[in-house]
Amino acid sequence: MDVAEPLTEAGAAGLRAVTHAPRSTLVALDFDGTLAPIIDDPERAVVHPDAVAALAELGGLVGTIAVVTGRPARTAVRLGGFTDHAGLGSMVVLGQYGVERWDAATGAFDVPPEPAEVTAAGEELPALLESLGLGAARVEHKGRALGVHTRELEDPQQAFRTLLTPVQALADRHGLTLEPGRNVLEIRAPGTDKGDAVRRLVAETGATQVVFAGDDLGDLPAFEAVAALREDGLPGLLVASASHEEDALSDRADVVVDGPAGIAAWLRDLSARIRAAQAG
Ligand SMILES: O=P(O)(O)OC[C@H]1O[C@H](O[C@H]2O[C@H](CO)[C@@H](O)[C@H](O)[C@H]2O)[C@H](O)[C@@H](O)[C@@H]1O
Repeated sequence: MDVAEPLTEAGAAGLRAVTHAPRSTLVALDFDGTLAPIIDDPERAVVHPDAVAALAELGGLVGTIAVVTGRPARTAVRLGGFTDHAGLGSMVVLGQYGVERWDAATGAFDVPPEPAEVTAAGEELPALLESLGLGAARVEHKGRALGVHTRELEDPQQAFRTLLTPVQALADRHGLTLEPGRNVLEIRAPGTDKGDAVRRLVAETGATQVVFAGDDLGDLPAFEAVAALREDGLPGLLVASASHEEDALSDRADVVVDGPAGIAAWLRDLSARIRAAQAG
């Protein structure tokens, strides 16, 4: 597979900074659609096998590998298979848009309790779905959030459109945020997004350059955060995992690759470039 060169000068500068100083680089990635191929059943969406190996190789070269996801941290770690990889010994997983955390170094999870508003919205959700003739929609209970999935319904796009206004109203009634994604409407507790999560990681790790890879609308705040950091002088590189379902990130990305397989190839290429720079 050919590996894409950065399309922008800012991206090329970001890549040069990464290869020049890998040990002070933060590489942060989204989970679903970026590391894990999109499938019907969210419970079975495991990371692309090439991507785990590529992450582990890169983890031995850069300062920090982080996954920043809408998934609960425990789910991402389980589906990701991130334990037991030598190169991922200092990996961080930030779940639920940055509220939850897992550190590979300690194996510890930090998971705040489920907000009462999410519990209350979850109790109303089945009756709402039934009233719309969409009782068959899959509901993912994530603790701080509820995902209403339409992918497995007969007409996923139509069901998504039907749900949008009533689910937004449900979220509003409970002071929650609606986060639309790929055939999913997520009702979640407000207060943080992936942009906040990336900025926190940069500050915490002292990264002198940052890479972020994503595929969906929930990744836009992280793209915006990296763009803002670049304006402040911190080099960055934005990678879009493109799909026929969502292309909101492609126009803003420095590198566009074809789904999780493309991400895996790009991560391997990044490791090769770092090794080449180290060799002289
Ligand atoms: O932030 P992410 O890691 O991208 O998580 C976003 C949502 O991803 C999951 O849903 C998506 O992937 C499923 C499995 O491939 C797919 O069936 C679904 O249609 C996609 O929207 C996850 O289930 C959600 O909880 C995440 O918020």
